[in-house]
Amino acid sequence: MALYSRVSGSVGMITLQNPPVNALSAAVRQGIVDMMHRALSEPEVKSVVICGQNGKFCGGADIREFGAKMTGPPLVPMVHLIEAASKPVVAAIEGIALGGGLELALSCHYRIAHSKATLGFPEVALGLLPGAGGTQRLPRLIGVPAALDLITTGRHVTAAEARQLGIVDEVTDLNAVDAAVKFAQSVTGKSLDARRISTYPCPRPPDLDAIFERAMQQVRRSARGAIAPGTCVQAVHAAVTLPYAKGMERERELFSLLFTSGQARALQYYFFAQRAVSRWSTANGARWDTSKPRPVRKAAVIGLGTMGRGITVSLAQAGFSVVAVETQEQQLSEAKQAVSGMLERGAKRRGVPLAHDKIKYSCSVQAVADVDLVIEAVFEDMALKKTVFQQLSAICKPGVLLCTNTSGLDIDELASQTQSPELVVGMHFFAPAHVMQLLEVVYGPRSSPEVVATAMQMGKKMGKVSVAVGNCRGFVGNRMLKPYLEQAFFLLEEGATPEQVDQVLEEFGFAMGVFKVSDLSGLDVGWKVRKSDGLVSPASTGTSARIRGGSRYSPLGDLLCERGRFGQKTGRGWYQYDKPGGRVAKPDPWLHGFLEEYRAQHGLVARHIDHQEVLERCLYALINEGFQILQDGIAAGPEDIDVIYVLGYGWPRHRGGPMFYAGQVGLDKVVERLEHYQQIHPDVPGLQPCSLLRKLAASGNPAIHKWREVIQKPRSQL
Ligand SMILES: CCCCCCC/C=C/C(=O)SCCNC(=O)CCNC(=O)[C@H](O)C(C)(C)COP(=O)(O)OP(=O)(O)OC[C@H]1O[C@@H](n2cnc3c(N)ncnc32)[C@H](O)[C@@H]1OP(=O)(O)O
Repeated sequence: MALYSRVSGSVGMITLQNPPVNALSAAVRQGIVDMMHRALSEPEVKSVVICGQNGKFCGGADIREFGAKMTGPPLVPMVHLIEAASKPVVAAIEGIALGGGLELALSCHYRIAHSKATLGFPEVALGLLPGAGGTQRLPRLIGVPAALDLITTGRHVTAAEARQLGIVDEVTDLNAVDAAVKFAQSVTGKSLDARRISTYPCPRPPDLDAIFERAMQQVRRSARGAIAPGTCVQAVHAAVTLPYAKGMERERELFSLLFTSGQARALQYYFFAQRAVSRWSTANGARWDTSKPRPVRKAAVIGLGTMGRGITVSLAQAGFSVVAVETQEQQLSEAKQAVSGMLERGAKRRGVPLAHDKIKYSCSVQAVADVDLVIEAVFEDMALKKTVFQQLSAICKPGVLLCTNTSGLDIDELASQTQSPELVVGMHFFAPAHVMQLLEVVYGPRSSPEVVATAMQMGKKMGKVSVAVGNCRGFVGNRMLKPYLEQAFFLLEEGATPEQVDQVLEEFGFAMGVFKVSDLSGLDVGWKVRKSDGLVSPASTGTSARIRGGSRYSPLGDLLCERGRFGQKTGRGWYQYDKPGGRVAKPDPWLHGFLEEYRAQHGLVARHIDHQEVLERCLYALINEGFQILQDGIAAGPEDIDVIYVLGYGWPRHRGGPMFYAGQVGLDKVVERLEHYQQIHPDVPGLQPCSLLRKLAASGNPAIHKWREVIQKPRSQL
């Protein structure tokens, strides 16, 4: 709702009240309309100030209302009512003015912002455009190029930048509401003719066509199939080419197109999913709201390879004191240099103070004796990690949290090397660790709730989105990757090329196809794991070459590694590169010949494989594993899996995540297609729909937020 008060006798004050961000719910919109009428009708009131309760102007339309039937006054007539007012209306912007909140501010005649406020049109990230006149007013106010930038990227600007761009009239370090009241008094009685943005002509730069052409190219390059950015460009184009009223009609048409698209629903689902994962629970009943994190001031990182360096940077940038340990002198000095460079680049890019002094380097594990938490990031080898955990358990002070950055090894096995297994937890960072936003916090059967809470909180402090997952081979992300990769290999055996598979996945919206990712991360990584699992066999022909444990197995990756083709680092992998370390993947005729030879050797006849089969086999196998993970209680809900896939594995955000996507396709359809492929490939167990997926499909494809009711509730064992 909105509160009305009178300040200094002549200023009508409308205060938005809808915690936590004063979103424009039906009640708030109704309140604004009613209070505007009141302010305009009271003769003593000469001017109006609109502000938000609790230091937040407004976070925009209430996203929770998007899925429901529209009630209350619509936003567009509301902003027109404000702009048309005969008394000056001043927006007092504290905290945030985002989306519909900024549109509300743009309908006011003046805008006063606090210096710490941020402003922006983030609708594009929700699959929408600023549909309450934002696409028509902003270019009129700040010009086409700047408006295109803000609307198509959704980036937030500081009050200072907003002032520079001309979005706000004044910035204050003092109380913005008081400043707005004073300002409102000072403009009482002044003509408002020049203050109504909708009446401004839209500036028309001479190179208009080139500007829009460039903007379209830019969004096509980065959108990966998302339709909102391009639609935003079209809406701004309407502002320059049409009179205001017609531009508003065009804005409404384009908004409706986006609003009813599956992409907007997926992005809005994802918005809440990313917030929902912080309300974690574990399979044995520990929960975010009953588990208290322990204080951590000083942390240590053991092992300063690529991951350890990134983790060190993340910790230092988050303000933790860090002891960075690498036992090899040479490696230590290289790491020191690399970390310094990363910190300097980070400080330059983000304008934050340098964090060099937060880090102490050492080549002795003894240096971690007084820290509160250790993150082990040594080579991915169980024997080595066990030794490190034994050492840490002996050296560290009592009560220290011991965390491992393993990407898939058994947390419980590591915990059993220590005197306090309840203090052990996985913190699985993604490379590059100082950049990637995702952190899988992996609890073992013995990890204490406080330890999970501490790791989750540490992740948050490092600016990560932390997702709590259970302990199993590969956890959530890498476990689901296995059947996906497996299908991609099988498709090559059956006649596809890496380029074909990658193209289908990239058209779907993945940042990179599976084979390009494999070349980037190094084929040898998986090879080492398969070798230690006893899967890599010397037999190169005969049926046994393609069977392991009674199931189909493709040795293609192993064969490439045997030939030294490790991907980008060696200049050859599934693709060829101009040099070792090269980044531009080119189809490799050698690889095509190799695949032909391989098929001939194994009696496989290449067939035409269409787009649909590539997509369904790769994605549905991955999705099926996701349902198995839910069934096993490794992830608490589908949101956890979706956030992991979007943030860690390049799944297109506008498709919500694999579990959301499955729901959109229809769970019955996913089951039907998996069964179809299983009949053709009975030796691939991953194509057998798991029982939870079948159960949900049979119960009529319920909405994703209802899945948890079907998934068995964990019983508290605490
Ligand atoms: C013809 C029809 C015309 C209709 C035109 C409509 C045009 C307008 C469209 C819009 O305005 S769309 C919304 C635009 N606004 C946003 O996208 C802002 C989204 N929110 C954020 O970016 C952040 O939440 C924040 C505001 C920067 C605050 O961040 P912070 O990290 O401090 O807190 P969070 O954990 O993110 O959020 C706290 C809490 O608030 C909920 N929430 C935030 N924004 C909204 C919102 N706009 N509507 C509803 N709820 C919102 C958020 O979900 C959190 O709650 P929980 O999920 O944790 O319960």
